[in-house]
Amino acid sequence: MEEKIKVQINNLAKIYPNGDGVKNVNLEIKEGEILTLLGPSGCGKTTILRALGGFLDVTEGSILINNEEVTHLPPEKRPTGMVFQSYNLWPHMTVEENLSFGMKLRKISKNEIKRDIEKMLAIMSMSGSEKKYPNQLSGGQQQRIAIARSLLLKPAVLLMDEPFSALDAKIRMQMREELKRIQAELNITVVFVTHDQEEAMSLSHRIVVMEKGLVAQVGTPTEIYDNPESKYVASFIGEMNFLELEGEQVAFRPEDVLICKQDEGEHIGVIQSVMLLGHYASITINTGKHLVKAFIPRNKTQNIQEKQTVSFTLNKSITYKKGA
Ligand SMILES: Nc1ncnc2c1ncn2[C@@H]1O[C@H](COP(=O)(O)OP(=O)(O)OP(=O)(O)O)[C@@H](O)[C@H]1O
Repeated sequence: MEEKIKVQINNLAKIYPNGDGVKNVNLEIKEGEILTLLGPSGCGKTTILRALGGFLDVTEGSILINNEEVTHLPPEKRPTGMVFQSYNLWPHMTVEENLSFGMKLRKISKNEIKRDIEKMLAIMSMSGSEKKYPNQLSGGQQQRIAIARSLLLKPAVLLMDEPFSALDAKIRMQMREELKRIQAELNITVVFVTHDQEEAMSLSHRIVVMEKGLVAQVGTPTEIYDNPESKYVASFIGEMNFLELEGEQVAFRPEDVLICKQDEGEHIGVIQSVMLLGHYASITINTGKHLVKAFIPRNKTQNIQEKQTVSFTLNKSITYKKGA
């Protein structure tokens, strides 16, 4: 089956009066995918999301949703829903009232509203919370209700701006799982913004890595982890070692360092520290010029000690020209 393109962003630019912003953004978002905009603070993630939602005037380019141009439509005329970091539920309204508000404005019948809310609360694992007020719910539960409120209006695309960053680590992980489940169940298209690479890796079908207002790379989590196209992407996603060798930069992951017998390896160094981290150990090797991090399976750590000279090879590495 051919994949349907849900959102098309063509040559988008948004330049603020001070010269900051984003430019040359070209993206196709497929129906039923979670696409994550990832990058450090200020790289332009929120700007793209807000452009999709209609919350700002773009400087250049166009946005199509379901093949229809929406570039100059206000938020309420777009088939998008937005979920923010702060849940933005109305504190004086019950869950049911919060959820039904937008549906009533759309003149949906009472029976349909009731039925849809019941169904949605079940999907969100929140059945029975209709009469509760937001302050009687945990942060994670409030965010579920905020997501439910957006989804009840059946947006073509759900836009999520760091929706889990106010939650504590454990709930955050749970919410990732939940979002993936709900997204698959309803086959919704999601554009998700985060600066947390682990979050992006764990929940996205594809990731857009941003760098200073530009798209640095687009790919599946595996593509981006295994084949980062630039040094920037390589150092931003996961842990990466860099060795400078003959004018080139050789990049490799800690799990791709293989400790060898005596001097059989390509590189030599002295073990500076050994840290046991459950099923593996994290080892720092000082080559004299660089500190190299290596992850070694626990069963291979018996003969490894601090201050010992070791040699190592690289299972896999990527070479970048200087300045790339
Ligand atoms: N209203 C504005 N006026 C002027 N400059 C702005 C405005 N909004 C954002 N910027 C600038 O545009 C750039 C991109 O900002 P944006 O908020 O999109 O980044 P971000 O990646 O979402 O960052 P964060 O993770 O901190 O939210 C930044 O340099 C920011 O300072």
